Amino acid sequence: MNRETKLKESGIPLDHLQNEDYSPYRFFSADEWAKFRADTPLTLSEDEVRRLRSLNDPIDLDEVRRIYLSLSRLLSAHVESSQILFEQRKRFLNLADDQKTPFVIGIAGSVAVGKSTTARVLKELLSRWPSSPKVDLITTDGFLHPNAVLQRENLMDRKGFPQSYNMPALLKFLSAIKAGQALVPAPLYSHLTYDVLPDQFQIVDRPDILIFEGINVLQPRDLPADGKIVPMVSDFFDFSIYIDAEEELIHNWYVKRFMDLRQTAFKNPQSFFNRYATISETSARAIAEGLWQNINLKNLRQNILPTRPRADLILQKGENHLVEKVSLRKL
Ligand SMILES: Nc1ncnc2c1ncn2[C@@H]1O[C@H](COP(=O)(O)OP(=O)(O)OP(=O)(O)O)[C@@H](O)[C@H]1O
Ligand SMILES: CC(C)(CO)[C@@H](O)C(=O)NCCC(=O)O
Repeated sequence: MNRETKLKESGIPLDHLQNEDYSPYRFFSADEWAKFRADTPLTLSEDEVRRLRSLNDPIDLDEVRRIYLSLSRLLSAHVESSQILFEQRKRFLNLADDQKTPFVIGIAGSVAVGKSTTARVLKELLSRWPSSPKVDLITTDGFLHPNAVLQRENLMDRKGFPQSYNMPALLKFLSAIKAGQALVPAPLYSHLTYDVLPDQFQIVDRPDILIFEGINVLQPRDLPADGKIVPMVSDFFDFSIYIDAEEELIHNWYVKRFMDLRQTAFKNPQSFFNRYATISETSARAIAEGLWQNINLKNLRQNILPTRPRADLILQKGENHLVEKVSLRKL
């Protein structure tokens, strides 16, 4: 009898994410998770609240206190242990001066699930810990092929799929970061022009932490046919987070964001979506539905959700983006 049949017959659920006894994860309700910050004097100062508000993110401050403070405390414990390990290795190897490399956190999840928002909040919270004053944030959007290339390759309706990224450039960037290099350029993407910004870069200069956010960060890659030795993105991560929610919720958030952008960014004549600012609401909604169904939902099912079990931590969101469950990998 094979293992799967045995498991079925024993009544053990095959979905390992659901049963703690057979899962590599521990599960916490939002309230249980919130308690993990209770024994530290971890509150938000007026100044921090102001800084978080100035990010213009809709995130609720109670939610920051409830979920993201505990998370930043856990991450900071990981950062501190890796710094101690680094010092011990330096002594072990008898090195006088070794280059400390950034602690890299990967954030994965669907389009519109809230990766950028979470990443910005974590950047603010993590930079207040003494061990990590300098936190940089990079999104994988900058590593998309330019529209000219996507058009030539007939990939415009596959933006965000694995083949739409310049993987060699992305891996070269992460290798340079993890090699401890100074002044590493990361290409930039504009959601306004819907394209990579030619010759514009964000320079990453040896931060304590690099947050690397994008739909594709936990994806494995095909083994090269020519036997070349190649890493995959997550090889460079010290910790990874997957932001999760029911398809239908993410769908609603995507369409809502699109409809909200019609009142703001799309009105800019430079916006790639400018034409959708003036069409009727019904037609605009149909466009958003089409983009979701034909591109982003397909990508979620085929290429993003299957990477969820690779994350160290999964944040499960419900209505209004409120986190309902936290799954943390057992060490
Ligand atoms: N914690 C939150 N509370 C309330 N609204 C949120 C929260 N997080 C994200 N949102 C809203 O949900 C939408 C998607 O969020 P965001 O742009 O951060 O997603 P994303 O995963 O980075 O998307 P993309 O991959 O398209 O860049 C936005 O309209 C954002 O304002
Ligand atoms: C740039 C990505 C792939 C990821 O952020 C996404 O925002 C996107 O543009 N998806 C393609 C379909 C769409 O326009 O929603």
